[in-house]
Amino acid sequence: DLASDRQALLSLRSSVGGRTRLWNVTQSTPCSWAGVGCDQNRVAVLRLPGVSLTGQLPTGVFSNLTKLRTLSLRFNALTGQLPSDLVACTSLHNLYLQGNMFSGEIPEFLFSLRDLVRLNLGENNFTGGISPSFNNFTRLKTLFLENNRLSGSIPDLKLEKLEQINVSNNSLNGSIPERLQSFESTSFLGNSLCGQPLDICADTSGNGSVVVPSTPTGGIVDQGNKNKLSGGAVAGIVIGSVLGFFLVVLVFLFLCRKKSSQKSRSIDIASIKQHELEIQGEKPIAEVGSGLGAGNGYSVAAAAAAAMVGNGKGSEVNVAGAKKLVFFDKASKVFDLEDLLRASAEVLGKGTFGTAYKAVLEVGTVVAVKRLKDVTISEREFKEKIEMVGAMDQENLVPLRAYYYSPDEKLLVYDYMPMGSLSALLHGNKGAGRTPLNWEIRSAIALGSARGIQYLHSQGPNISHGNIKSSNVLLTQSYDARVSDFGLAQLVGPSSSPNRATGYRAPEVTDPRKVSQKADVYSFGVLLLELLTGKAPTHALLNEEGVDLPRWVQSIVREEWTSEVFDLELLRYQNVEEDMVQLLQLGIDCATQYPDIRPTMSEVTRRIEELCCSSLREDQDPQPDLLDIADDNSSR
Ligand SMILES: Nc1ncnc2c1ncn2[C@@H]1O[C@H](COP(=O)(O)OP(=O)(O)OP(=O)(O)O)[C@@H](O)[C@H]1O
Repeated sequence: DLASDRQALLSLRSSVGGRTRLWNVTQSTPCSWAGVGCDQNRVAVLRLPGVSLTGQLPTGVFSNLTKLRTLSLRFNALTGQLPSDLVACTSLHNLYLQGNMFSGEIPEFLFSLRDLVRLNLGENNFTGGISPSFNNFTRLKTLFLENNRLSGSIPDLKLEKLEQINVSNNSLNGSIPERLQSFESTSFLGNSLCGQPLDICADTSGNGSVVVPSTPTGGIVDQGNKNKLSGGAVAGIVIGSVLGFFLVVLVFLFLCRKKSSQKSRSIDIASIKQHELEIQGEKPIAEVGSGLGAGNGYSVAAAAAAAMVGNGKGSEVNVAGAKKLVFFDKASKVFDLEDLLRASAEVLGKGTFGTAYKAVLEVGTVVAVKRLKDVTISEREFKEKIEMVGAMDQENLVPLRAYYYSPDEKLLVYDYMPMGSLSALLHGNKGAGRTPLNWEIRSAIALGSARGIQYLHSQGPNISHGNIKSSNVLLTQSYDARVSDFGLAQLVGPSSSPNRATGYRAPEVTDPRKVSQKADVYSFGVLLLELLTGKAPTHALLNEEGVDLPRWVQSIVREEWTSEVFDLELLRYQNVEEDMVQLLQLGIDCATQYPDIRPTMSEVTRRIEELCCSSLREDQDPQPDLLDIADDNSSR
């Protein structure tokens, strides 16, 4: 019953410690303790992420918490093996233990928790193999085992509901089971694995290495049988396979040529121009967010060709023939201009500097392409400046992979960020089905973007971003923040002054092209306030009151109603209110009127790092479990 649940929580606290403010036990019912959630008068949820729990989880605690559905102890410093009485938690749906120092093999008793839907054991020190018993988890949707020391091969997992898997950065070997081949390569990197979606499996035991194309049944050539084949048979097979392979390639190339020449002939330039005109009147793309669906598809070639034809010069063939895509990093040169021009594309939105497209290349690579407008500087100057942008290399910046320059067309190729912009995430899709943005995600985004800007500033005292705003903070699949659009203001001429950043622009910036690092700090401060309040700096309510976001926040804080300013979605995390208030104060400090008293970006980063959470440690990428909450909600 609840009394024994309470007792169990208290003994958990006394054995693994944690912050002293963990639970004010004068409240007799544990249901109101931070991180504890009840259902039908039993503890059903226990979430203690990043509260410095240390030592081994004791046995005898979980045998009492029999109604637990969600257990999240991620990003603590827990060690040793998992307690065996966890088996008593037969209702467990979500188990998040990532970012600790658990060790030993993944215990066999875990596999009796057959209701598990989300399991995250990533970033620990687990050893041993991945047991075939994972197949017991028939309801499993998420399986994260990355950054451990797991070895051996991946068993043939028949988890029909599986939506996410990550076993990257372990010591696994062998081929990737067929059923898992549809997942992205990032799920498997950092091991000695082969087969789709990674490189095909190679057999290196013969004379020299022979590459064996992966067959529909998958897997590596059976070592045992192969040794019994005679030299002649092996030679025959090799020659046969090589000839066959070339034949297939020839037929494929022939078909591709035919198809692409048909495709480029069928471009309907008029409809593209029409489409471009239509999107000109569109609302800020930030609000559209990921809602850009199918149906907008047309090719980048078409767009480029439209520009060329419109100018009465050249043709698509000319574009491809005369110039090349210039890559900054040779290793990332996995496609060329022709591939890009053939890609199917959809409009992501129009910004200050041009239109952004999502382009899906025929090989499946997805990139974001920006067509710059109003570039008035010379080619030499453009190249000099763009080389500087391309050389910026930091994990919190959206990497610029390549560019294309011709008198009529300037294209920039970036990594595509699948989760869209922070702006879309905060302000788009407010209805049902929206994923709540919890504190962990928001604070990680704050830190990530601060680090990106700090890196830019570290490149020189005169280097600044100039256009910090939530639509220029993009998110990776795992909601890591990446700052985009840096260095572009210098590329375009005076004709297109980025005037759209209303609400983010520091008061001293009267000419929008005259930016400074302190002005970036101001914009970043506004972004922090936006992140915490959930209000866009251009919010109608604020405009009605005739104030900007920093002044609105300040007025509320002065009245000591601080908790009123926070986004409602954040208020369910009451145990972190202190941290939230501190981040709010940092936002206010950054967005102060006088540039001289604003902190520097490195100070800002340091303050966010100090502020909270072991989950934000320098050496650990946060892995927010968004689904943690989504799943709870859906099961109520
Ligand atoms: N690399 C990318 N990956 C995914 N989406 C992107 C990428 N770059 C841009 N976008 C999307 O395209 C939209 C338009 O981007 P763009 O940068 O052209 O304009 P903006 O950010 O709205 O304004 P500004 O040009 O002033 O920065 C953005 O809202 C963003 O969501």
